Amino acid sequence: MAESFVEADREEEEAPSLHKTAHEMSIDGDEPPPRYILLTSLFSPPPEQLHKLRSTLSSWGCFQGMVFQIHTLTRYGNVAKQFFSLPVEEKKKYSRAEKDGEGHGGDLIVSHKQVLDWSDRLALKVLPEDQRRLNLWPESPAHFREITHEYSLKVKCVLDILFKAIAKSLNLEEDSFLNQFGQRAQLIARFNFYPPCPRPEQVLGLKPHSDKSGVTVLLQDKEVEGLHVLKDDQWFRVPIVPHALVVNVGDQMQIMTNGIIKSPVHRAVTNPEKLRISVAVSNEPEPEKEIGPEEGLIDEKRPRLYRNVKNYAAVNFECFQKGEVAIETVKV
Ligand SMILES: O=C(O)CCC(=O)C(=O)O
Ligand SMILES: [Fe+2]
Repeated sequence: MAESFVEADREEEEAPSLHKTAHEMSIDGDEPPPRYILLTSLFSPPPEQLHKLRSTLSSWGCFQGMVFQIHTLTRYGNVAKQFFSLPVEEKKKYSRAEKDGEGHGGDLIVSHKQVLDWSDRLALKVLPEDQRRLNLWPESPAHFREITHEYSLKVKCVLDILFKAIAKSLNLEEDSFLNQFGQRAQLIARFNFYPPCPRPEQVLGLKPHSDKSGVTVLLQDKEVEGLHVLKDDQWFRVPIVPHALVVNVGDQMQIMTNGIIKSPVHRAVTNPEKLRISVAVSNEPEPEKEIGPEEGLIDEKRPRLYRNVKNYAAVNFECFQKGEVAIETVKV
């Protein structure tokens, strides 16, 4: 069941294998669902694994996988939680300037009609290293910088493995996507903080969106659920799988794969009692590099769906201001 890694909102629609333990699945001879896949097995994946990766990403556009040692992931989550629990005055040292994408704060406000997200976030460019704006990198908690540095390098390795595996699953040269992103591709970390909300049904922690990135690797809160993915007009809860990362395809991979793999719309909801934290790390191509559908994925049966585009992050921001859906505007 390649697609059973997220739980349907409604009880009766839950995929049956989610009710089983690993032992029960083993007795029944079931294939491990994608939420059990070790990302490291994508190093030299067998054909079945590639097939599964492709079918999961073209139907859901996301999956959960385990990759890091447990204590490593716990450290990353904890440091984010510690930052958000600092006194307001301390966090203000890292405030985002009005029109800046980096720093700590709420939504970037582009119109007075805009509905705002019930969340604060800290956004930092973490790679290339020489583009870091260290004045926005918290000095407290003590190991924030060191841990964020370490985590960015690890996520970069995961992404490299993943992009090669996706390319192979589509019968492309393994470096096809990595070449499009370029040697100096960027990595952006977003530390999301969703405080408890007394009226969770009236707000969203994060409004429905698709990521503008190539791919986003998300470390979910280890105790509080909140991420939902839209598929076939229905919202699915993404369950917490301890010590796993959520891999979420962004718009730029949908463009590069000529629409074969999907950038899913997702949202985050809030909780009346509990705060929630997540850490999203996304990659972006070098801003001056044009990206577009791989030639090997264009043919008579699947004509080119998207034009080539440079600095999609800027296109996305412009669309956000106008209330347009960015990926629609780059269709041919
Ligand atoms: O907090 C989450 O689970 C989702 C975060 C997210 O979608 C994002 O940062 O783009
Ligand atoms: Fe997102």
